[in-house]
Amino acid sequence: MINTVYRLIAPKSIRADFVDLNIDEERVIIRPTYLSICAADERYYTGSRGEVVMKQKLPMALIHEAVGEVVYDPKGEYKVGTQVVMVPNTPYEKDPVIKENYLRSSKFRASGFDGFMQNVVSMRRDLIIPFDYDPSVAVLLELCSVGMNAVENFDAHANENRDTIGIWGNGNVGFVTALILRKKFPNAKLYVFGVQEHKNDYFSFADKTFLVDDIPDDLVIDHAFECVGGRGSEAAINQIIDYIKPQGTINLMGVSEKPVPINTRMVLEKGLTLLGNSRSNYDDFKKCVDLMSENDDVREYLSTIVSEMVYVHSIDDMIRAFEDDVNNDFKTVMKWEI
Ligand SMILES: NC(=O)C1=CN([C@@H]2O[C@H](COP(=O)(O)OP(=O)(O)OC[C@H]3O[C@@H](n4cnc5c(N)ncnc54)[C@H](OP(=O)(O)O)[C@@H]3O)[C@@H](O)[C@H]2O)C=CC1
Ligand SMILES: O=C(CO)[C@H](O)[C@H](O)COP(=O)(O)O
Ligand SMILES: [Zn+2]
Repeated sequence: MINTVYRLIAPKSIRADFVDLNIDEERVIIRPTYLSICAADERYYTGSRGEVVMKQKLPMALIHEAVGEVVYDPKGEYKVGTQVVMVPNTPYEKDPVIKENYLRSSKFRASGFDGFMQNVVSMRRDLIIPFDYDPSVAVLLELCSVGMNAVENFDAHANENRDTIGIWGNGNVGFVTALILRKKFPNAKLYVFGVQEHKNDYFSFADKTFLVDDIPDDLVIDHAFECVGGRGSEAAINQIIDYIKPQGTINLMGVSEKPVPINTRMVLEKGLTLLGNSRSNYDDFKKCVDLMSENDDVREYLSTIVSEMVYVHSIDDMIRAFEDDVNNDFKTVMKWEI
């Protein structure tokens, strides 16, 4: 069977490629229904990864956040039409200690190989999870899963002072991370720090929000999550170092193209722990599938961060989604009707 894969071939340029579809007993064929754009996709789309990386990775189909419907299961385990979320991290070995999303042998969709911008996707059976709620919200499961990966890492490493947790970055990653913290640590005070007031207003479940240039001098936090990335990382991490209590953890989530200069003198003096967090595995997805299933309010809150839904019938529609996304406060979702 021939499949159509929509690949980025150069910044802002997408081409339809016709390729053979991989079909065997261990794979299930999924038709994507909703796809959402991540900052990582936007960096490839705009070419901000730089020429060397672009040359290494392109042509490549973007998008690692997607849900879809089963169109063919050679084993008959899944009925046609079953709604599933697709896990983009693709492991090739098991390690007794290291999580799949950190194994150097794992491949990640829309970073190491084709993402979900395809007519149908041939998915390994062990990388799909069924769900039964609104797919236009379920499309945020990957975003939720990276928050889950980070919050569980925090839980495993942070000291027992957990009264006050600061979240720097009032965008998508900050939102889902704060929401998961709310559910897992209902008694902790959650403080969100951002640059624009109107984005802080979305965090109605947090205890307080602050603008980064108006933080009270006497404020202290036990632990912090950095959900900023890019050029804002430096200011955010150094501000966290100023406000965090000794021996707290700084949970890093933002991706930066350039090395970030940080105040290591105070990291040493305060005995801080910096924890790196990237991507997620099957278990993180499963926990989020269940979290959304069991908590109507989680789905309700997540629905508020879909800034725009673009109906996609052509490559021009895809381009419009990526162009609009740059100016959207939160997520841009594509309803995949091509
Ligand atoms: N670790 C992982 O697995 C993942 C990492 N990421 C990365 O996380 C980062 C954030 O992604 P996402 O949330 O989608 O991006 P957003 O742009 O939605 O969020 C970043 C937010 O940080 C705000 N901000 C900017 N400077 C500061 C500052 N100094 N202090 C506090 N807040 C600040 C921005 O405000 P404003 O909009 O007003 O500029 C924005 O609201 C990106 O680098 C992304 O690639 C994404 C997914 C997974
Ligand atoms: O968004 C992410 C996970 O959801 C990661 O930030 C993304 O995987 C980084 O990929 P790349 O190295 O290709 O920028
Ligand atoms: Zn992402």
